[in-house]
This record gives sequence, structure tokens and C-alpha cells, in this order.
Amino acid sequence: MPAILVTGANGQLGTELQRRQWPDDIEIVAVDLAELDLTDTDAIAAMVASRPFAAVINGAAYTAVDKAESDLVTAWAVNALAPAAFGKACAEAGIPLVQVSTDYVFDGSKTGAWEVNDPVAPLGVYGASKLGGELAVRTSGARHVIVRTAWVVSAHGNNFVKTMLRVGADRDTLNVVADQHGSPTSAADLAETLKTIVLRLIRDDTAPTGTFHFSNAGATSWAEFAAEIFRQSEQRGGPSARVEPIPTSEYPTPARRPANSLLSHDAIRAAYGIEPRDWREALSDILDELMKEDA
Ligand SMILES: NC(=O)C1=CN([C@@H]2O[C@H](COP(=O)(O)OP(=O)(O)OC[C@H]3O[C@@H](n4cnc5c(N)ncnc54)[C@H](OP(=O)(O)O)[C@@H]3O)[C@@H](O)[C@H]2O)C=CC1
Ligand SMILES: Cc1cn([C@H]2C[C@H](O)[C@@H](COP(=O)(O)OP(=O)(O)O[C@H]3O[C@@H](C)C(=O)[C@@H](O)[C@H]3O)O2)c(=O)[nH]c1=O
Ligand SMILES: [Mg+2]
Repeated sequence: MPAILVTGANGQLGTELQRRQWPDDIEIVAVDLAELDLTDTDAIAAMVASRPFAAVINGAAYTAVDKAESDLVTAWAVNALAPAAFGKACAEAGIPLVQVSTDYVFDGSKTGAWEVNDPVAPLGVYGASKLGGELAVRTSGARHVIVRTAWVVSAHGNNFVKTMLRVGADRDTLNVVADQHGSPTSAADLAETLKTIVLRLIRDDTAPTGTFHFSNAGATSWAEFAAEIFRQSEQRGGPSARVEPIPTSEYPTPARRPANSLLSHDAIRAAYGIEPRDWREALSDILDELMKEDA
């Protein structure tokens, strides 16, 4: 049975990839740190060669954006050197690699949505290390797809939705930055997109390769996002708080973040016919799942 190796098994994306309905003839082999430490490039090579995998989805990453500023050796090992090792191993095995990247490769200076070939200029260590991963995969010789995504949220793991609900339960008002714009992404919707892509890559030698953007549709700011989270939470009898929109200058963090990281879907629509749904609708599914768990 063809098997797909998935890293980041316990992360948001890895969790949702394992929850997809896969074809009966496909097996998902999902590994996390305990099974495969991505800072060990020899272990990556050995894992990819351990059985005849049909493809690899590298969903693991060092995602602590602020911590990465002072922990850059680990961030670069996981986000750049590991993708390089996967690229080399996949090229040797003759199998496709799906690498996940981020809106934080952009500096945020553009007005409007970022296209896949727009110039990259990361503002911090996380974005720079993820860009390193992109470049390594692109030059590895492996047949590959790189999907940049943004603001990933789900009912599992660490993310903005869960942070807002947790903090909002204890406070009347929350200060949230209103001058950083982008597009939230449901990890489930991202997983469904990666499923479509990886199955095409496995079954069709002429499937589109290269770099694509996927997020949910619609632009927002973190402050508007927070307000919508509380609006939808309150509707379900969950925690709510008032959102006070603030400028980034009033929320100092170790890492700089892009002012606009909205991603254009033109490339993924043209190549794969994928049309993302609105982020509010995706958020509604996540809150349904979270509130069901609370009940
Ligand atoms: N989260 C977001 O907002 C965004 C994410 N992305 C990208 O999407 C992808 C998926 O992100 P997401 O699911 O949210 O990330 P998570 O932070 O939820 O999960 C990351 C996973 O990577 C694993 N990991 C970290 N270090 C290592 C290591 N040394 N060896 C093995 N595994 C390791 C973690 O394991 P453990 O749990 O054991 O630490 C965790 O399971 C990543 O490539 C990320 O860069 C892109 C844009 C936005
Ligand atoms: C908790 C909190 C955050 N913020 C701000 C900080 C930041 O600018 C923004 C979002 O906070 P986060 O900690 O979720 O941000 P961050 O960790 O930067 O999220 C990023 O993660 C990486 C992995 C990515 O690839 C990006 O696409 C993006 O999702 O909101 C507030 O203004 N008030 C608050 O109370
Ligand atoms: Mg964070």
C-alpha cells in the first residue's frame, strides 16, 4: 500500500492531515519529535529510505516566532536544514516532497495580496529560516510543491483562536494589534488542500509543481479577527471580551511581523482549481468543535 510520510504529527496541520478521509489504498505514516527529530539530518535520510514511501509532507516546523529570535540555531536546523535533508532524500528516492512555508517570508510592504513570485524579505529569524527551507527544497532536485500559508488556527494545538478564548475568559478588554493585516487559515482546510495536491503528485507525473499560496479567503487584522472570535464565541455561550484595537508600537515583541501578509490565491486556483472559503466560515467550524469539546 502506498504510504505518505507526514511530519509534525502532533501539530495543528499534522493533526488535521491524520483526520482527513484518505483513499483506501493510501496509508498515512505520521511522525513527531519522538519518532523523528528533525535536527538530526541523518535520521531524516534513514526515515525516508526506510520503506518505499510514495511522498513526504513536511508539516513540522519551529513555529515560535518570538523565541526563534534568540534560538536561531534550532530554528534554522528545523526550518531550513531539515527541509534540505528531506529534499535530498526525496530526490534520491524519486518521490515528491510537499513543503509548507509562511506569509512571514514577506516584509509586508505591498498593498494588496502577495503573489507567489513577489520578492521575499523576511523581517525575523522564523521567516528567514522558513525561506531557507524553501530555497533548499527548490534546489534539491526533488519534485516538489511549496505551499505558503498564514495565521493557521484550529481546535488543537497553540494558536490565536485558543489564546483569545483563554485570555478573554479572564478579562473584560483585550488589546490587539489592528495594523497587521492578513488572512487566517483553518488547519483543516489547509490539510484538505495538501491532500488534493499530494494525491495529484503521486498519481500524475505532470501535476503542477512549484510554489503556491493557500489561506482562507478575505483580509482582516488581528484585532478584527479577535473581535470575530468573541462574536462567534458569545453566540455559542462561550467566553467573550471587548477588543481594543492598538498599533503594533503598543505591543512590543522580539520579532517584527509584516504589516500586510495577505496571500493571493491566483496560482493555486490556476494550477489546482482550489478556491478557499471565507475565513469567518472556517472559524465557525473551529468554534463548533471547541464548544462541543467543552460541553
Ligand atoms: N501556525 C501558523 O500560524 C503557521 C504555520 N505555518 C507553517 O505551517 C506548518 C504547520 O504549522 P502548525 O501545524 O501550525 O505548527 P505547530 O506548531 O502546531 O506544529 C509544529 C510541529 O512540528 C514539530 N516539531 C518542532 N520541532 C521539531 C523537531 N526538532 N523534530 C520533529 N518535530 C518537530 C512539533 O513537535 P512538538 O509538538 O513535539 O514540539 C509540532 O508537532 C509549518 O511548516 C509552519 O511553519 C505557516 C504559516 C502560519
Ligand atoms: C496574544 C496577543 C497577540 N497580539 C498580537 C501579536 C501578533 O502581532 C498577533 C498574532 O499573535 P500570534 O502570537 O498568534 O502571532 P504569530 O505567532 O506571529 O503568528 C504567526 O505564526 C507563524 C508560525 C506564522 O507562520 C504566521 O503566519 C503567523 O500565524 O497578535 C496582540 O496584539 N494581543 C494579544 O493579546
Ligand atoms: Mg504564536
